[in-house]
Amino acid sequence: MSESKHGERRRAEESSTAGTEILRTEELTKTFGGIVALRNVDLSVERGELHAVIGPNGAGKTTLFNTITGTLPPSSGRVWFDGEDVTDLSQEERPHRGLARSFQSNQLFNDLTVLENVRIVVQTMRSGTFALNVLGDGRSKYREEASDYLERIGLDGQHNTKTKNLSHGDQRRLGIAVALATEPSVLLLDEPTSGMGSTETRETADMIDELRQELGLTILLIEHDMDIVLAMSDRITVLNQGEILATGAPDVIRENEEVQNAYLGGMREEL
Ligand SMILES: Nc1ncnc2c1ncn2[C@@H]1O[C@H](COP(=O)(O)OP(=O)(O)OP(=O)(O)O)[C@@H](O)[C@H]1O
Repeated sequence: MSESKHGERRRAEESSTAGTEILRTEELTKTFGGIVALRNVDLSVERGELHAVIGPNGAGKTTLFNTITGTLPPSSGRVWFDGEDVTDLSQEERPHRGLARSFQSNQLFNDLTVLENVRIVVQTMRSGTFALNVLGDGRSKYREEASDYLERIGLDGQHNTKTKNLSHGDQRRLGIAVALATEPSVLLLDEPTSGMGSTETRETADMIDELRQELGLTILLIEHDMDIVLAMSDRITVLNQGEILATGAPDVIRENEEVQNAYLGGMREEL
């Protein structure tokens, strides 16, 4: 399986600095009118770790992702990525720095094939800007690279399928492949297994684990399935009402009384 030079270099740098902080939020706050969705959130993500963000509905998980990726500006506070303050960078610029999130289905070209969706992003990233002629200019080197990403996420049999005809689960996987095509150092995954049955959930979790190991990725994950979170994570941050309640290894989080109290009912039992 081929890899771009850019990707090889980035990953070589990462393996030599594993364990150091790559992403940090500093007193990150986001309000919507009177609602405080995030309050002074200090999150620290280490290079190479799989760091899960959990919390009850409305805890602020998606808002945290949106402010880290630049989808929403924070009301106050900073976002640091790889030693640089990226708070004021646009969401289009952040993937060029190595910070990406999986694409949602409404961000994919639904009338184009699976391969073309990935190829367009490969080509756009390698050439610097998105140009309309990218749509019709599928040079083979870009198609080959796109094909590698599809193989990694198990969609290699679907190159010529129109995206709108993919199953829900395969669209989510394609969203991950498109994000991988930006060659991220840090990949944010917002509920990658939502809407999947138990077998597909397990397969997706295994695939994420493999990607992480093979590509040396750092992953920040929002996931409601507690079995997956406890099995996969190096560390877990628990958000509750916009604030960090605890951060720690799965065993520590499982035993934390405050965390258990925040998860009323079924979630409490799952923990
Ligand atoms: N665009 C918005 N406008 C107004 N309020 C918002 C907006 N986005 C989020 N909120 C509010 O901010 C709070 C945090 O929401 P957020 O979606 O970040 O939580 P979450 O932990 O991702 O929840 P869930 O698990 O249900 O997806 C909630 O009270 C939500 O209603």
